Amino acid sequence: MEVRARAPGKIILSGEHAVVHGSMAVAASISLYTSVSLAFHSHSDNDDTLKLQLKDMALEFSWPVGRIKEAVAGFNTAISSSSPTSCPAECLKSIGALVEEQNIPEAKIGLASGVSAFLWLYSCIQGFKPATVVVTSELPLGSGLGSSAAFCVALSAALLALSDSVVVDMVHQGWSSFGEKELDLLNKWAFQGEKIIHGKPSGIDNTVSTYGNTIKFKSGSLTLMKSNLPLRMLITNTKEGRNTKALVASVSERTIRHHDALNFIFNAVDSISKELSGIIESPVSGELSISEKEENIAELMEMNQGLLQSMGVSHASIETVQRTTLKYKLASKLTGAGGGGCVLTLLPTSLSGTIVDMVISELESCGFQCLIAGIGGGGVEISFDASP
Ligand SMILES: Nc1ncnc2c1ncn2[C@@H]1O[C@H](COP(=O)(O)OP(=O)(O)OP(=O)(O)O)[C@@H](O)[C@H]1O
Ligand SMILES: C[C@@](O)(CCO)CC(=O)[O-]
Ligand SMILES: [Mg+2]
Repeated sequence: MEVRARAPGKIILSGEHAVVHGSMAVAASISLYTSVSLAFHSHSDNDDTLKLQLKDMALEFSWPVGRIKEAVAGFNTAISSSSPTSCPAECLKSIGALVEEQNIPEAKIGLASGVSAFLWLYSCIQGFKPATVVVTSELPLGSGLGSSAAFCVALSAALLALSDSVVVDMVHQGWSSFGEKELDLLNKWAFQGEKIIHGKPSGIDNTVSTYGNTIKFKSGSLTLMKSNLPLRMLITNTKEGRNTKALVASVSERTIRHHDALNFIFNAVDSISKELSGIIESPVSGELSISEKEENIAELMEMNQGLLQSMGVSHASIETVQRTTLKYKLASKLTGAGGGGCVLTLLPTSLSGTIVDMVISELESCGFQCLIAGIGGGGVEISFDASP
């Protein structure tokens, strides 16, 4: 029996970073997925290792399960798969040593935190059973589209689907979703994985990857939104590498240095997110036409980008995208942690295909990569394959 889970990436329409400090943020899932498959080894395989294959990177890691037990058992034997628990600092150290042994190539060393999250989630939810876990992703890693959260959500889903804590319909053919209780449990486990990768996540990325749709998120709690305005966004990947953990920490350090100023900024972002969500949810037959709503959203995105710049998380490449799109009177803002990564540009409904093509070709001539993805689709799903 093999289980496969897939979880979507996300865009943040407003409120990244400020959400870590208690402001509201608005996010939506995108139709790009990370998939995780899990198959236990049978006795006849005579293989007592846990294998992790990262297919897109052509990397495979492998540990005898006894070694994982030695490193982790002292910390997690009292943990049940139904009680999501943080990885203690001491345990993270011993997991770190197991990851280091795998000699991840220096250019891909950012993967180490993802592999550590894998070992924690696997050993807490499945214990020390020999298995092969295969990961593939359509999301660029470390680019603001929530690759870390999609990885943790898909992994938690696959692990829980074959655990005692979750009852799922294994006979169903094709993709199926989880019940409310199961979604809540896997979202909490994914958050524990995100903590290993991000340091201090707000929880918005794993939540939108779990539940899909367009969501409002504030102080750890989620509201699913009824979107009455289908938004079209161009996503531009500047390909400038960055790391969410370091950027979140840098905003926290700036907040310590300039407490009052940053708190005003966070409050302004909170107001932007409230206004933005109000526009998205407002009835189609309301006072404003679609183009007026889009103009308001463009202005809110522009203001949010200015505030993100004040938090110190913009980047020259992001500002190049902003300047380029402004030539076509289009508003852009960074999405996710910033410092490079991806930028969103609102494409109003009335914008012609010819202009969209011109913007894309100008952005691509700067060396950036553009994509248009579906926004606000479903969240995590699983499927079973009973064949040997
Ligand atoms: N498919 C994957 N396989 C293994 N590790 C992954 C995978 N996807 C993400 N990760 C882990 O997550 C890290 C990237 O996470 P990071 O939070 O920095 O960026 P992001 O999630 O893509 O962007 P953001 O958090 O801004 O939305 C990678 O370096 C790796 O450790
Ligand atoms: C930068 C941040 O706000 C969003 C990253 O996608 C971090 C978080 O909320 O965990
Ligand atoms: Mg992330």
